[in-house]
Amino acid sequence: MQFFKVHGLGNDFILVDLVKQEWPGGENLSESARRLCHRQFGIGADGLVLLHPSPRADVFMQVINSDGSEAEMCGNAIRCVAKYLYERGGIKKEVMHIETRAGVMVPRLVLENGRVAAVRVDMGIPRLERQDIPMIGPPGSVIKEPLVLEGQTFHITAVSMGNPHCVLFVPDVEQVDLYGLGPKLEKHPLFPRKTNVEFVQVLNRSEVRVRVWERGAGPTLACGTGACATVVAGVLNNYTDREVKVHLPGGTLLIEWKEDNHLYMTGPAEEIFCGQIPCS
Ligand SMILES: N[C@@H](CCC[C@H](N)C(=O)O)C(=O)O
Repeated sequence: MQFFKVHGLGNDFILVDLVKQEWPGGENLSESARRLCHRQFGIGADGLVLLHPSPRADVFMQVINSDGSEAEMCGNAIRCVAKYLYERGGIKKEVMHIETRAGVMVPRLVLENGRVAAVRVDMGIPRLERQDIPMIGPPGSVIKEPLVLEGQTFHITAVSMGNPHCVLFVPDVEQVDLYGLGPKLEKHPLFPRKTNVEFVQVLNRSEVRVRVWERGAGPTLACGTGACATVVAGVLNNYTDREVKVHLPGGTLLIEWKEDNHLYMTGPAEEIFCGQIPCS
């Protein structure tokens, strides 16, 4: 089975095109994702991305985290998929439609001399109702809400970009105990489907620095849906404007929350190598 190793700002994926080839039987997808994404015993990646035929879009993108859980959406992966479809998948369109578990997203390629220099994705609209995150509690949105963890009070803003995000503003992201707090917030009982966690330092109204603990993958170098959720939370808390450069450990994404309520994410996508997975 052929695969491509791809990344968006260091958030890396194993991409398998199941429009062109069949997934071998036997092991279930969750087990395969855990095995293939393992950093020592596998190819190594934050997630497995499978492309399937779609009746309503150019392709259906399925995202499985490195722990085997399935995610509704992935911002960095969708840019990589758009680049792959244009360069290798035979879809020579500047604007594509990619179906995800969170709905159909619309990437637009930024082409320079026929090559994909960047991808700008219409990431759809954020959802803020607590039940849509999903998060336990009374109806309404969750903006700067106190959350007590091991005797310490944090203030969280919850945003769904199809997948759940818990955003916390901090004075200095470098001082955050990411490995201690990240997994505890990810699995906090308030979030029945767990959550991605973003620690955000506001540099000014148009620039923020973010460290991410991803649901099902742990610390990653970047998170596209997380960058979108960060800007929504920044606007709702009146810390940022609607157009923000989000600096992540792996690089920078430009996020725009437009008046039509849609979020647009612009960033790079890279192919690292391709290879064969033996089908045994
Ligand atoms: N890195 C991604 C998000 C991947 C899914 C996430 N771990 C989840 O379970 O929701 C991104 O770039 O958006």
